[in-house]
Amino acid sequence: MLVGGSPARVAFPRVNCNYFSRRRVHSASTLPDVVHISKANIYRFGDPDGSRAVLRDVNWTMREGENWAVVGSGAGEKTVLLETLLGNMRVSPPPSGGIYPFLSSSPSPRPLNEAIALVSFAHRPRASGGAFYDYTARYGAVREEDRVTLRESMFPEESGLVRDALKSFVVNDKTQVSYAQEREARMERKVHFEEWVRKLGLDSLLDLPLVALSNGQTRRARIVKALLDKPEILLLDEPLTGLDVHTRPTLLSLLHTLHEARSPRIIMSLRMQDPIPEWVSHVALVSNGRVHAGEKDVILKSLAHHEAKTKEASHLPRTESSQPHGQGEILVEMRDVNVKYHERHVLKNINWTIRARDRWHLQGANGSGKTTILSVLTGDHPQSYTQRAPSSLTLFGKPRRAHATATLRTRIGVVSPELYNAWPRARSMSVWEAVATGFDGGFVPLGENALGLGLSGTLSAEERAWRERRVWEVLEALGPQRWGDEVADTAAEFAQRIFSTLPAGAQSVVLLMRALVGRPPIVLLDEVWAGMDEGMISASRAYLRGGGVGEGQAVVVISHWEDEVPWGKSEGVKRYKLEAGMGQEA
Ligand SMILES: Nc1ncnc2c1ncn2[C@@H]1O[C@H](COP(=O)(O)OP(=O)(O)OP(=O)(O)O)[C@@H](O)[C@H]1O
Repeated sequence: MLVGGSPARVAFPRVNCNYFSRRRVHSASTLPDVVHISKANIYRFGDPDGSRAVLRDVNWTMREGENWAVVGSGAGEKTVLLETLLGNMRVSPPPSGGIYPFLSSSPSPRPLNEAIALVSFAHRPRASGGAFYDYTARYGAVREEDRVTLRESMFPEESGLVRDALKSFVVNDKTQVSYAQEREARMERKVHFEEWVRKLGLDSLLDLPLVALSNGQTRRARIVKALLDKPEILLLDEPLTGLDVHTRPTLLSLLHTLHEARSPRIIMSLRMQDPIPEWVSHVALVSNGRVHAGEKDVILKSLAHHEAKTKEASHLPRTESSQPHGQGEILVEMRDVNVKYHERHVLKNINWTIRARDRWHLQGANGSGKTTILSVLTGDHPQSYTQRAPSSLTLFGKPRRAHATATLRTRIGVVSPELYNAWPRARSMSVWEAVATGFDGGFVPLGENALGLGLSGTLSAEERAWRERRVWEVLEALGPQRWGDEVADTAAEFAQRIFSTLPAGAQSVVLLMRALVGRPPIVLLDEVWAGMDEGMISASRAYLRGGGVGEGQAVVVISHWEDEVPWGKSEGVKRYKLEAGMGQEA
């Protein structure tokens, strides 16, 4: 589970380099602790139930020179610990020297919000309130407000606006000195910037608009941006999520190098299923409201029992209904499909046929075109309409332009980071309503009991009864009582919860329910497990394998981890691999 296992899970080598070599490196024993929390409970600020601790009896000391990872199965609990380190939670009793003893002994202490930075790789909702953020805008012409390039976003002070503001400066000796210092600091930033973007494979993307970057590219860019601000501690929440196999060791090696030079110190959180890099010496394991902190080997030993349980859950017996056999009808046929943005040729002559009953694992490095190919398949991409002979795109037996997008949404169930982030988080939308939008593929509850209106605008009594039954089925099969919690909502209680108030993992499960509820002919599962904890993942895997997708449905799973695909090769999973815009069955 934690180290080794699949071929992708490797131990990462130790590397030594001297970033920011001007910093003095003291002997660890003479330095104050980096983090110190002693016998404290952690509470949310403003929680109406102020007596309820989110984490209890936390005892955690991180000494200078130690390399820590925060590990846990629930995205929520790990994030609580990182939020505590950011100063966003109440620590009771507060540590006498502050959470960061090393900061208070610094000759020029910086405010906490400058000294500590967090980059979260977990999902990031972009929709505000009830509005739906249109993620498909990225595929069309880039809007004026989205034109900021990756380079400009890194150095906003060099944009025209800031330069003009500088003209009004009254120049005196003091400002000349600070201007020289500023220039030196800026040059130093540039040197590091160039090195980091090269190492993380971002150098060829610097002049692209930010919105054009893929998920993995965006995540790497956010780390570079955070490093440029030179925090004392950089907290990384799930940095391996969504990163391709080749980038993971490079990123981890860079983080190790920076941490060794304390510039900045790195504390990262990892999911249970992520490999723990070899150079991590200590682990804070967050589980069931407790933090078990100590040397890596000791903590990992205590996890052995837990690991056995996880393996058991993820190696569920095959069921007849999960094994596709025979060739189904053709649902999607791509012949020499191309997607281009000016001179950037993102998909090149793609040939791919998806049939009913198929189970596909779509693979490819960050930026290889996976999201783009899916947006062509769902008809969201404007270039899905413009394939001209010899190129063609046929969906459900007809050319793309013969389908209304609304019809395609009823026939393709989607889970993706884009959808998660764009999902409208209206205060009033219940879990039931969110799930039921899946029948018509919309984003707003419609019709009696929110069961939708169907394509004709009304539902027959029979259709309504089937829809109602299906909502209950997915709520029962994927709901909290299947997640292994001792005290969990029943399906009926969960149905009434307000979607926007659920923790991230539970929201992901609800969006999975939404994708499956209408039993669409095609199901697309892009980073489906993101944010879910182990109980949720095993419930979802069990459901998918045990009839949650029927024989006639086709499924495409997009993941950088082979073992995240719910089916194995022996169960007929095929691989379609994208490489530099070209695709082939692997
Ligand atoms: N509007 C655009 N203009 C130029 N290039 C674009 C545009 N939109 C996307 N791209 C480029 O298309 C490529 C494919 O992006 P896509 O999001 O499909 O990758 P991906 O395989 O899904 O990556 P990830 O694993 O990181 O999610 C990327 O290199 C991206 O920079």
